[in-house]
Amino acid sequence: MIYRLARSVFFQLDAEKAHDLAIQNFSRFTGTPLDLFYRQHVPDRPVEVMGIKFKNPVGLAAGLDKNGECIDAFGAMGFGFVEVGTVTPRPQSGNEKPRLFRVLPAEGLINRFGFNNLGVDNLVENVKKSKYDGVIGINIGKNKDTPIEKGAEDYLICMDKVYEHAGYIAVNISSPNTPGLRSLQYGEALDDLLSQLKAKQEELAAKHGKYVPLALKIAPDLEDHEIVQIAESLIKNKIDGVIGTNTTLDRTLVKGMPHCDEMGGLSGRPLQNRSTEVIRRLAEELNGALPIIGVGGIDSAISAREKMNAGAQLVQIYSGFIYHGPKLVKDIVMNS
Ligand SMILES: Cc1cc2nc3c(=O)[nH]c(=O)nc-3n(C[C@H](O)[C@H](O)[C@H](O)COP(=O)(O)O)c2cc1C
Repeated sequence: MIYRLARSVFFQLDAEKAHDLAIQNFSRFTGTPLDLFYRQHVPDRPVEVMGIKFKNPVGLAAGLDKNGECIDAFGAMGFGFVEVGTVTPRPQSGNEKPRLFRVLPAEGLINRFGFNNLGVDNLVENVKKSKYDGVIGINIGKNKDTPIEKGAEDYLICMDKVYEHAGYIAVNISSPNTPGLRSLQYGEALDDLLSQLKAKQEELAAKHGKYVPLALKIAPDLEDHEIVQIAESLIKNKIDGVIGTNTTLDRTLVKGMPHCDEMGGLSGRPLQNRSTEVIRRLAEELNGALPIIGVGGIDSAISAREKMNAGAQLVQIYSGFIYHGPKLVKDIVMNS
C-alpha cells in the first residue's frame, strides 16, 4: 500500500530522477525511524551456494546501488544478498541523459547508463561502512575508455581492490552499454579473461587467507552454441558461479510501446522467458558443475520459482522491485 502510493509519486518523475531520489532517501532514512517505510521482517530461508551461506535466496541485482550507498537499506527490506556495482577502476559519468526509460505497459525498463559510477575506491569505502549482515556481491567492469584488448587489466585492478571486502565478485561482461564489452563473452577472448581472473583469485586467496567466489554475468542475447561454449569455459576455468542474465537488445515483445525504440538494454517482464531459457540451457550444459544465479523479469513468487525450476539456486530482482517494491522480496522468500 505504502509502496503503491510512493510509486504513483515517483512514476510522475523522470525515471532517473526518481531513481536518484529513492537512493538519496534510502541512504538518509536507514537507521532512523523513517526506515519503517521499507523495513520488513522476512523469515530466514538459508541456502548455501558457491560455498557461502545466504539467509535467503533473493538478492538485489547489480545496477540499482552502483556505488554501494544504500546496502543497509536493502538489508532492512530483507534481501538475502545485495550485489553492488557495476564499478570500474576510475570514476566515470556514463552516457548522456536521458538514459533510463519506463516501458509501462510491459513493466519493462530500458537503460543505457553506461556504468556511471564513482569508482572502485569509493565503493570499497561504502562497503566497509555497511552494517548489513547478509552477503555483499561486488560487480566489476571496465572503464569505457580502456581499449577492449586491455579490458582484462581493469577487471584485475577491481578484483585486487574489492577482494577483501566482497562476499563474492561478479564479473560483468554482458552490459550492452559499453562498446565492445559483450565481445568478451566469446571463444578465446572469454577463455583468456577467465584464466587471468582465476589466477588472480588464487593469488588473492593466498594473500588474504580467504576464498572469494567469482561469478560471471552473461547476456540473454546468445545463440545456443555460444551458451554451450560459455558453459565449457566456465567449467574449464573453475569459475564458481554464473549470473544469467543481463538486459536484452531484443525488442520483439515491446514493439509499438512507449520508448520501445530507445537504445540500451531492456529488462523486466519482457525479458522473463528469454532469461529463463538461457538458465535452462546453461543448467543442462553445466550439469551441476557450478551454480546459477537467475535474474531477468522476476516479478512474482511464481516467476522466481520458474527460474529455480529451470536450474537457478539463487535469484535476483531489479525491474520487478521498481514496479512492485519491497513486498516482492518477502513474497518470493515465502512462496517460491
Ligand atoms: C537501470 C538498470 C541499470 C543496470 N545496471 C547494471 C549494472 O551496472 N551492472 C549489471 O551487471 N547489470 C545491470 N543491470 C542489469 C540488472 O542487474 C539485471 O541483470 C537485469 O535488469 C535483468 O533483471 P530484471 O529484469 O529483474 O531487471 C541494470 C539494469 C537496469 C534496469
